[in-house]
Amino acid sequence: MTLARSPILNGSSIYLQPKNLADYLSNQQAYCLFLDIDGTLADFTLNPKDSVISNTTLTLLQRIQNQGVNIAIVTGRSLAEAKQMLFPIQLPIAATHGLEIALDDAKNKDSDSGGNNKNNNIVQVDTSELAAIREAITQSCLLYGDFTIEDKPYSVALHYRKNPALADVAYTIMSKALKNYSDWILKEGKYVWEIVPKGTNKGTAILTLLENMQTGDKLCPIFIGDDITDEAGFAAIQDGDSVIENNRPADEHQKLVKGMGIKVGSEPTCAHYYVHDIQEVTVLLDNFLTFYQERAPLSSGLADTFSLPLPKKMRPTI
Ligand SMILES: O=P(O)(O)OC[C@H]1O[C@H](O[C@H]2O[C@H](CO)[C@@H](O)[C@H](O)[C@H]2O)[C@H](O)[C@@H](O)[C@@H]1O
Repeated sequence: MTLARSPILNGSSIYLQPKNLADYLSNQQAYCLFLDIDGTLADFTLNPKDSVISNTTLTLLQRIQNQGVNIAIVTGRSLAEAKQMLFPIQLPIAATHGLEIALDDAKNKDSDSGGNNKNNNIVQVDTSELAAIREAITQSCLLYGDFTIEDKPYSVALHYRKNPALADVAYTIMSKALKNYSDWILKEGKYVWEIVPKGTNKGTAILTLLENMQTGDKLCPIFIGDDITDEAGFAAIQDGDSVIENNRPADEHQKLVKGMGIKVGSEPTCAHYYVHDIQEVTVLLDNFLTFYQERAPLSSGLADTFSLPLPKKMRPTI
């Protein structure tokens, strides 16, 4: 039997049967979860304002957190929107692609005295430049009815999901709006182009959050995401890429990688693993919860390296 592989991927991602996630985890290792929102925890909608994270998923996140597992959100959404979508759960959040970071209050030594999460803006944002960029985009969109402009406190996004044929027009409008502003870059997402300040991405965001989570045992990060912007996150936690080889015999190797990247969807990715859709993410999270519920508490000091074993049982292609 062989591990399932998608023929349309870059040849190295392994399909992870979501109900078998526990086979890839070690009882001797402490894990932490980094989760993207749109396309991972929330299904896509035409208007970003209509997106929700289901109660089932929110409950799962809460139950995983109750097991003592560190979970953080890494999203392109603004901090305010991410908090609203996660309510009533409170988690550390890296928002606007890593630009806004709200650390876990309990662990944040610099937390303000009001008991609120300390919010860090990682880079300086020139709000007058942002206003000018927004205005240029708004003017260029006047001729078109199918665009949605999403204003965020520190970025602006142009969505063309309502009419995918406008992809090139959207790119042209955004490139033009960006032309005179060297401190800003264009980020591509699913049916969206977004102008954001230079200087952060999901990879840097995850490493910042991870550093804040670390206490005793080394944590092995698992990052689940679906979009182009998530690739920087996968790369950041998968330093040991070259160690991973095709179809090794079970139990023969312990892959010494820093973490586990799981892509949602079958587009090209640098993530080592993938699942098909957000329904499978729910199953993954459920399986992760069961793994934590069933295993004995970690003895301190056992996990002094990051280690992700290959699954004990090889799974057939589905
Ligand atoms: O990093 P994420 O949490 O995945 O956020 C990325 C972007 O997600 C949102 O846009 C996407 O979802 C919308 C709602 O389903 C959809 O209409 C759009 O086509 C998608 O690109 C959000 O609106 C953006 O601000 C985020 O950057």
